[in-house]
Amino acid sequence: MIDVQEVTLHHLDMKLVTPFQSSIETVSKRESILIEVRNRSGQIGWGEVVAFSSPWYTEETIGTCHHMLKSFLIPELLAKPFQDPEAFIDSFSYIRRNQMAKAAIEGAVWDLHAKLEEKPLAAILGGTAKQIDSGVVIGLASMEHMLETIGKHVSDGYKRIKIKIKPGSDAALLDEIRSHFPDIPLMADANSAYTLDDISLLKQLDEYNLLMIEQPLAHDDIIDHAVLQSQLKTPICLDESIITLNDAKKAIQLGSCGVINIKPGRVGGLFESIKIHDYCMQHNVPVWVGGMLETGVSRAHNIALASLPNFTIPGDISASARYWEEDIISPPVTVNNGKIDVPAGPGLGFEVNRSKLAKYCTHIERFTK
Ligand SMILES: O=C(O)CCC(=O)c1ccccc1C(=O)O
Ligand SMILES: [Mg+2]
Repeated sequence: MIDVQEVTLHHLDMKLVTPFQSSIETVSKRESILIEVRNRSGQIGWGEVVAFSSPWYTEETIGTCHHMLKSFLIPELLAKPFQDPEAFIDSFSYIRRNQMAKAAIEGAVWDLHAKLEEKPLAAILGGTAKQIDSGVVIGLASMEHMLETIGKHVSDGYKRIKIKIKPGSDAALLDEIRSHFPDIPLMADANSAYTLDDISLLKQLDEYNLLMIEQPLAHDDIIDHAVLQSQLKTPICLDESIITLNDAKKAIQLGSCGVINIKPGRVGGLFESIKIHDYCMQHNVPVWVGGMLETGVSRAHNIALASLPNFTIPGDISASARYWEEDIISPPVTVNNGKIDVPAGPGLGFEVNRSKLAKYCTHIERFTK
């Protein structure tokens, strides 16, 4: 029984170890909100708002999530006890979209639920893997910096390298990377930087033996992606375009992609993530877990999710040290020989370190029954 008595919002302001540049935005300062839910007997669950400060990736922001949590989602959670996380999800199913706000509070409820069941979150979600493969992302940078960073990550053991691309920083860059690293598992993410007018350029990218090309076209498109996929050998992976299970169904039926990147924040939570995972598995579409430059709390949720069987491609779940001088969880996430251990303890299997949390916390808000 989920009977939450108190919800605490911890507003954080952290700094990435290196600024992260995509085709649209450079992120260096990372605001987030950690959600702590507590039941009558003092058991705790943690969730994280992964929206950014501005609406460049999806339409949500830290501010819109805060509004949704305060005005709708937290009151819903405090209103009555729920049999399980699904019952809580049903209670706010009337709310349209706002996926990252929903995912954040749902994540906290899943952690609490797993702790009450005394099981690892991974097992509660249906995960079986004891370890997951780790991939890493390199933001847009000079050729020199990219080559050096790729070399470092390959020797660190990362199982897959993803680079960001945009018009003017694509084919020539990949050509140079392939001349130094002919065989590494490599892919490119455009964050919607192209249109069908660029089709001849995009077809050129077939030459570089990429695992996939992520979200080349508009963030809200699946039609043009189907046209592009029919002319490309390289599988397209959809990220921004997939917000719900229904989107995944339509994209697969249309042939818009061969792979889907699942981020719990983008699709409205772990429950919807599992539904997309299951549907993709039935349709032989491999999936992987994406990243949001998040703290250890959301990373821990992602690790649990990635232990499900159709996560056959290394995702964007890298070591804590890749993002933060110090993460706010103990122990931090570490990668050994390109693998991350799925924790065996109850719930997330990582503790939130209160003294580190206090260092990055700008303010706290508390809501009680
Ligand atoms: O390492 C990570 O956390 C993910 C890096 C990444 O590619 C990304 C980071 C922020 C927003 C969107 C994306 C993306 O997958 O498009
Ligand atoms: Mg992406």
